[in-house]
Amino acid sequence: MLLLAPGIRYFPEHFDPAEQAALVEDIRAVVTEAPLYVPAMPKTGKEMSVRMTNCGVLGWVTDKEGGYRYQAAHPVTRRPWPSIPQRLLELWQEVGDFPLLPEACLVNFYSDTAKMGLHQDRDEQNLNAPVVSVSLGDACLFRFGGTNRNDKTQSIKLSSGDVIVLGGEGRMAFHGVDRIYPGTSTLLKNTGRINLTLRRVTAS
Ligand SMILES: O=C(O)CCC(=O)C(=O)O
Ligand SMILES: [Fe+2]
Repeated sequence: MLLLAPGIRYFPEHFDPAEQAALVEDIRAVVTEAPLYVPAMPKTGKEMSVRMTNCGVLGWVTDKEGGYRYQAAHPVTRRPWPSIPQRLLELWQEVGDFPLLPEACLVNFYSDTAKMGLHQDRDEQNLNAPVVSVSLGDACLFRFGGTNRNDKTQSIKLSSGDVIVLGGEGRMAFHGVDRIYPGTSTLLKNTGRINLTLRRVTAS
C-alpha cells in the first residue's frame, strides 16, 4: 500500500488477473440486469462521456431535471439495482476501514475518448465512510488534489486491478480522469476502462 496523500491510499495490482476476470464477469451480470445509460449534467443537460450503471440498494444518478442524487431504481428500466457482488463487499471490508457495508457501487464505463472532470464525491450523507475505487481494463490518467478546486494536483496512471481509497482527510479530495490509454489491457473484449466505486450513502 502506498499513501499518495493524507487519506488517499493506493493498492497497485490489488486484484490479480484471475480476480480481475472474475470481477468483469460480475459486472457483466450487473450490466445485463441494469444496462449502462447516458448520464446528463444538472441544468444544462450536457451528456457525460462516461456510461453508467450501479449495483447496491442505492445508485448514483444524474440527469438534467433531477441533478446529482442517489435513488433505489435504475433511471431507465425503473427496476431496483442488482446487489453488490460479494467480492466487492469483501474488498470494502479489507480496505475500507469502516464498520458498515457500502450501499452503492457506481459502475463507470469509459470508451477510448471518455474522461471525467475534476470533482468531489459529495452526494453521500455519510462522509465518514471512504470511497473505494477499482480500475479494470485500459489504464487511465487519474488526477487528484486537495479539498479546494484550485489546490495543486498530482497525476498517476491507474492500471487494471488497482484500488484507490479516498478516506479520512482524503475523502473530499478533488479528483478526475484526464484520459484513457486505449489498448493497454487485454482484460476486456474491446478497449475501454471500467471503474467501480463503492460508497456508503446513509449515516446508519
Ligand atoms: O474513474 C475513476 O477512476 C474515478 C471515478 C469517479 O471519480 C467517480 O465515479 O466519482
Ligand atoms: Fe469521484
